[in-house]
Amino acid sequence: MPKIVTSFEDLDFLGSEAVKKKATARKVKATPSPVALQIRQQILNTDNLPKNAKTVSPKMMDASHLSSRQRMERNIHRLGSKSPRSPLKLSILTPSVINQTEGTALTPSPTNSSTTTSKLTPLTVTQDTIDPVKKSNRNIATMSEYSASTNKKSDKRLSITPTMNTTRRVSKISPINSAHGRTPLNCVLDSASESDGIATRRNLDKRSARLRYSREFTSLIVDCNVPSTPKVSSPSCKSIHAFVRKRPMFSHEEQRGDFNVVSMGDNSDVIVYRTQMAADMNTKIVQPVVFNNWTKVFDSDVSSEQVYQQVFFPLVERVLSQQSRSATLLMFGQTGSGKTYTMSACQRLLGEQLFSHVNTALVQSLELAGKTCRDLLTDEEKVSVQIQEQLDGSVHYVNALAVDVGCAEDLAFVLETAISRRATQSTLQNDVSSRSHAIYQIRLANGGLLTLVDCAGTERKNDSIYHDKHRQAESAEINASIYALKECIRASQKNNVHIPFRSNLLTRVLRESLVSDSNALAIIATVAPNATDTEHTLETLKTVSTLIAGNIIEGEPRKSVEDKKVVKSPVNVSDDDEVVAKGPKQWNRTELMEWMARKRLFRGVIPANMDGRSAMRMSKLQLRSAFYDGDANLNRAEALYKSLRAENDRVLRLDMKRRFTHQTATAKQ
Ligand SMILES: Nc1ncnc2c1ncn2[C@@H]1O[C@H](COP(=O)(O)OP(=O)(O)OP(=O)(O)O)[C@@H](O)[C@H]1O
Repeated sequence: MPKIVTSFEDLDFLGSEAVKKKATARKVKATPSPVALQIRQQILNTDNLPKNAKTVSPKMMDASHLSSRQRMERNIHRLGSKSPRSPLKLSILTPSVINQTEGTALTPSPTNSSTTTSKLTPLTVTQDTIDPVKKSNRNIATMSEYSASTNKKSDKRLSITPTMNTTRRVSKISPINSAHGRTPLNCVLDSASESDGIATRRNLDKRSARLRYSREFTSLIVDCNVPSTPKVSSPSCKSIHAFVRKRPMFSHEEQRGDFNVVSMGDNSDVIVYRTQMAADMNTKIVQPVVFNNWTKVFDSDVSSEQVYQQVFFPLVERVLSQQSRSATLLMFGQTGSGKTYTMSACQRLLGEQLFSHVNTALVQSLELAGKTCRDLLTDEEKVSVQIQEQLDGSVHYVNALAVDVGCAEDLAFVLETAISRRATQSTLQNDVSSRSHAIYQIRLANGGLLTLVDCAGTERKNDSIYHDKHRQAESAEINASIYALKECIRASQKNNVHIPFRSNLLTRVLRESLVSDSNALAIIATVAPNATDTEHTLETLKTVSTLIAGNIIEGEPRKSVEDKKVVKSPVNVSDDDEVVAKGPKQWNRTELMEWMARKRLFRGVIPANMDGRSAMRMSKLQLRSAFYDGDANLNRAEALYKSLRAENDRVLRLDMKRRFTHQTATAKQ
């Protein structure tokens, strides 16, 4: 809360409170600071000041609502840009304005949650058709019961949207977690030095370097030799069908300079171009990494319908014709790579396929977050679902609702409701990232089981360093469950006697789908195309590759050569020295006058004995009396004082750079 000034006496807090305190401690008379005096002067000169006007320092207003990290970033900006602090301006704010300003800063942006309404047909399901499913003693709701309760609750949800939004679909746009709000430290410092006309070599992190040298990297990618890989058929992955889907590049990614590093090769290979800087922070390196043995790969222009047709359609057909007892579709990939996007489309298309063959199905949906399992088909948040493994290998969910659906629209409605209840969070990669695993199970009257798993987005350690403790623990849980899933799939593929299903909630729930001999499992690895996500993409593909015993072949790295030429070319140090290595301290009187006129700092004749060195030695007050006739305003003298030092620093940095280049060139020769 910014402090509000109501009288001139209160003005002391703006500048002289600290001085006063210090002075009292030392028992000397306190004098108001120049800033406070300046503001008092401005107020006295203000004609239109309303009687009870509240005044507040904009500096304090600006900083009051910022978090410590935001303040730090702001200071880094100031430091990096080397710009003088903007002079303190007086603003007159009424309390309502102050409240409004605070409100804007603190109010979270509204979420874009959409609410689905659907016209539902009451279902006519005969007892016989669902009997085999009902045998397992579940809480079964007919579709009309469910839709009635959900509609009532959705209406309620609509009317209390703000509460639901803040508790369930959290999409805070915090500058720390938002990819667009956060500015990498190295970038700031680097661009600052460039604005001074100096291209200094600094340690850039991988992502910043990729954005900065995107053009160089892209041309290297074009010239890269990709190793050819023969298609291998792996006998070990008997029933896993692995696919890769690449999402398109977003316009905001292109705008920030990101570029495509994922391409789909012949033989259903995926090529990821790993781009990095060499240790000298100058040479650019591109290395192609090829992943093979995929069932099929989908480029960014392939539609979700085509993906469904080639991935899940044949598996569902097998279950419908009872060739397989169960079919599982697992979406796996980094956060923001398109898992939920693909899953939603698959769910929609599944209904159409399913209900052209059957009349009824039982739907259950669970959310696994950490160590808790929640039913996504009910609104009751606190009821946790117990998982019970039956002797016959099936899994029973205590406290979970099963909804009996009879047409594609109903299935879509139930699944959409479940998706909308899933907990989401704003992460660095995705503004509405799913922080839980969502499981959708559809049991058919013929005993078949269809399972769709939308895994929580994986995050690498670097992405989560800005999360709070809770979010870091959440990310660790997600990674642990994915590891457990991987281990179980691997063990079941090898026909191991012991499969560690009990190690994690996710594997306990999926036990029935994974253990079944006639289960067909399809995994879609979703990847983002952009260079800044290269490590995520490699990690996703490696993880799935180990399950299908795919090969990972690293190609020859290709290095940039143009920068080496620059280093090898002879540098004429002495010539350049003459031109630029002359700072203010070496200027004679004429040079000082010319520079000041060019910078519009002073036009006129300066004292006869004045040169650059003597000007550099002068304080602001001395400069004021020497150049500006003791002008009451110190601003011009201050500007001259700072400009002289900035010029001196600039020349010093240029000089250092020249020496470094010269030394490197001499060493190479
Ligand atoms: N193939 C695609 N075509 C067009 N847009 C896509 C595609 N894949 C993903 N998107 C868009 O990318 C954004 C992120 O996708 P989505 O929410 O599905 O990611 P996710 O992998 O589920 O993330 P998380 O794991 O964090 O939930 C969405 O806005 C989605 O519309």
